[in-house]
Amino acid sequence: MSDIIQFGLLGLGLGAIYALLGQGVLLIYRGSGVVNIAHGGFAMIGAYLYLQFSSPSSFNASVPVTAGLPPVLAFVLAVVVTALLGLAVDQLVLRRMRNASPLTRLIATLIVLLVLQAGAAKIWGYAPPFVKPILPSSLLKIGDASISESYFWLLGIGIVITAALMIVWRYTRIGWVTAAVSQNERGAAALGISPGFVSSATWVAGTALAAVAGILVAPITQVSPTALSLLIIPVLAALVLADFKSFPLVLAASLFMGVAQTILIRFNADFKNLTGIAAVSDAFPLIVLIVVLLARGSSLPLRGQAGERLPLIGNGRFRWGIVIPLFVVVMLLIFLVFPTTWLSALSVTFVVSIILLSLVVLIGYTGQVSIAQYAIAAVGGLIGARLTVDLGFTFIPALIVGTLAAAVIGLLFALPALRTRGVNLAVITLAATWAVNDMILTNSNFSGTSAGLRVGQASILGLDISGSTHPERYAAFTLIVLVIAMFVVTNLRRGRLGRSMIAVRSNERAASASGVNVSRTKMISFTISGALAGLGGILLTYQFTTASFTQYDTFTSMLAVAWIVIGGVGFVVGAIFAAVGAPSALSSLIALNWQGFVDWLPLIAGLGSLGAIIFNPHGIVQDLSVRFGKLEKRIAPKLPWVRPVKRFEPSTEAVTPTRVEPKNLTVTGLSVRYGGVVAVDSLSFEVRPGQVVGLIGPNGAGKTSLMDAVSGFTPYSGSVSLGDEKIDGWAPHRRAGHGIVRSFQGLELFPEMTVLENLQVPQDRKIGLKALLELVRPSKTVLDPVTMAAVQDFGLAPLLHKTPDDISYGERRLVAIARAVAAKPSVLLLDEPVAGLSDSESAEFGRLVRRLADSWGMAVLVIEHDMNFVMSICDRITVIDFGKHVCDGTAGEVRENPAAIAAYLGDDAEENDSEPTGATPVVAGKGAHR
Ligand SMILES: Nc1ncnc2c1ncn2[C@@H]1O[C@H](COP(=O)(O)OP(=O)(O)OP(=O)(O)O)[C@@H](O)[C@H]1O
Repeated sequence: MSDIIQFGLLGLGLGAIYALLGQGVLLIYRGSGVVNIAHGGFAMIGAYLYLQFSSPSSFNASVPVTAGLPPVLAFVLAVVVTALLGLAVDQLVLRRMRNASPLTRLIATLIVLLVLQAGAAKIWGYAPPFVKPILPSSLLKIGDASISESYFWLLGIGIVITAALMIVWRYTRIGWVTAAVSQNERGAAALGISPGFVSSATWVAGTALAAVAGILVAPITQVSPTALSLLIIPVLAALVLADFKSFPLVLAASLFMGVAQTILIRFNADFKNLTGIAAVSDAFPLIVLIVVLLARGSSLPLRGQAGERLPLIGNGRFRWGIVIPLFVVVMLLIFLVFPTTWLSALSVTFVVSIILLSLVVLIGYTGQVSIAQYAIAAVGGLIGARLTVDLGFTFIPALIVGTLAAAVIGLLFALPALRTRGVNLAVITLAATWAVNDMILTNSNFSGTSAGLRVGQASILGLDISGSTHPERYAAFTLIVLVIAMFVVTNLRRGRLGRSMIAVRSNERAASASGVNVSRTKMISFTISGALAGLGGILLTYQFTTASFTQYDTFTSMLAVAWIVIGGVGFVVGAIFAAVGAPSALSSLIALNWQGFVDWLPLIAGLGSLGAIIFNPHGIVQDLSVRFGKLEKRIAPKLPWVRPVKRFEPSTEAVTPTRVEPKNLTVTGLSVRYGGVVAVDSLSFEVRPGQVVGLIGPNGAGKTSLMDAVSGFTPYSGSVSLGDEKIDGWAPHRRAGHGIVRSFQGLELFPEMTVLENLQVPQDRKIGLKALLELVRPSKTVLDPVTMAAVQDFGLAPLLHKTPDDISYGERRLVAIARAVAAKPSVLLLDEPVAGLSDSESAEFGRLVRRLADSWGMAVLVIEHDMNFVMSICDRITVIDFGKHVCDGTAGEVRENPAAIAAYLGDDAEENDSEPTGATPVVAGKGAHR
């Protein structure tokens, strides 16, 4: 028992360290919106600087700065220099990336961490120096337990700093100003507050706090370039537990994390004896993150959360005309020219490219940021190796089983992604990588002694292809596998699976409304990506006769994400560019030829990566592909073996709109509540096939909430039926599949896809065997008759190969409706379809909506503030206010209704009477089943 008390007390000290770091991360997050993964790196720099300034000059004679200063002066100087470094990172890196996606900014901090580590290693080396305790550290006896006084000092300092931050936050101008910026940057800017200044101030204060933490904990944790960096994982778990909300909550959550983790450390050895799994305490942050984020998360983002832009993606064309000649040339070089060292580096480059292709699928295509792909690759490799060592599997069976096992592990990683996304998902996968590394990969029970596992020589049908004996054969084999993997990933991009993935990445709500099963799509993406990572992991494992699993540490996993983002995470070729920088890959050849350069390499690579991500957040390949595209246009026609790309051209023969399956929409006693707000209060109505019903009411009346409920985006009470079927509890994509489809106020087109691809998404929603076959044999583009009729009816043929950014606002509105129509809805829900259009455009739009009801037989429910539009096209109109039914009737009846006039129409009704606009009034009830 006394040892548990002792571990618990030690945990308070560890928790205080987490709190000191966590408060800095929270400050920076509030002031700049950036989750600073590099925070532990700043703590490390602070500790080194303190040692540099305070220790005798023997500490590091190569650094020409004052040494041997009094401790207090050294402390202040170290904190100030670290804070200036923080300011520089804000000014030179993050300020320039204001418009980049949060993911790209997160990765920028990752690269900053790598630069700080590389810089520290260059200046101070890797050997941890002796650090004299700063805080009093005599042993105190508490009951049977004895514990160093320094832990209580740390706790006290943690509490004092938290209290100070709270006071500044609540009672000073700088606190209010930061709070204002953190809640609404634009609003704060409009009030004359400079978000740039606030961001810099919080970076200075946050990194100063990191330095304080680093200096205080250095005697406990040791100092080395990598020592403090990974503390960010439990710190982020504490911040997530505290919901990034307040300084006292962060303190409480940090203390909880520290105590729980330290008590778990007490049981590490027992657990290892029992299960073989080591360092179970390192899984604690992961468990906290999973439990908290899954409990809090939602399967679809809320209104207003969607729509963040990620790095650009390529068009997925596999250029045979380039790949085949290049393949032949590289094969000739492999067998005839390259020396062994080159061949080995080449094999690693090809294999790492395959692992990085898994990130192209996951981050590039699907927008799911996973830092765990290297860990999955390693586990795949380890499974293959154990199959060989324990069960005598030869290379190819081990390759197949290991790849499948990694696919399953990939699928497991999809589970958190079903309920959380973005930076949160990145943090979960980071914690998972750390846990997998400490518990399994570096655990000799599984991965063998330091000598590694002996897997023997890789061979295919008796032909020895081992990298140890025949490096040229192994390089050729890995090249063939890489080309196949690239072919599959490009096909994926162009096929229906890829379109669903890109739809999910670009806007989960809109994807779901188009009938895409978001959860299933994510699971498929994680599975394919796991398989690719596992395939790469096994190829690395079997390159030589002995495999070691130490090279997959958490930093390499982070680095892999950084490389691919710099290479171009949306591009298949980006994976190859990125792989060149991996350890033992082609860049390592530099080490052989320029020894003097090697020490500088990590730092130069880190700074180069920072430059690359600042100046092109879409990756090096994006820029190259634009240039290459222009060159290709000029040269390709002159090359006899390059066939011109055939673009899809829609049929010019008139397609008559097929009438959709007629189904009534019946809403009964529907209510929507957000906490205490009743947005929709027991509404009932019906929309029949061929009928256009308008839903009007003042701002905040509950119209969009009603549409969210009917389309499955918001929980509600009451009931919704489609035809004879009750659809309550159905997810949006299932409702869409059964014929109830909506458009959005903000259009929510998929910007990375062409208009054609946008229209294909709803018709792709059935993903079966055909979708998998497309991975090896892409199918031709076809538009089903309904989509084709929409293209003709809406005049979209000239726009099909343009992206939404390249067409006018009015055209985008047409595409949004056409995309909804392409899902063949029996019931179409339109949310403010003519907002922002001119009178003549909305009149034209009105005629089109009317055609959808009259000629296509759809039941249309339309929300709109433009009364000319509503009055001219609707068969019936329902007026609501404060979520309650006010009245309903035909346009004429509603116009005259005093309750409608009082609630919403006001003078507009009279204006509408006296001043008809360009809209062509359609006889209400035409074609309606009333
Ligand atoms: N996610 C939410 N959480 C809390 N309250 C919400 C949420 N979404 C909407 N509300 C509130 O519910 C009420 C109805 O909002 P809703 O957006 O449905 O109205 P609306 O009629 O569509 O308005 P508008 O015409 O401006 O689009 C408003 O008071 C709004 O503030």
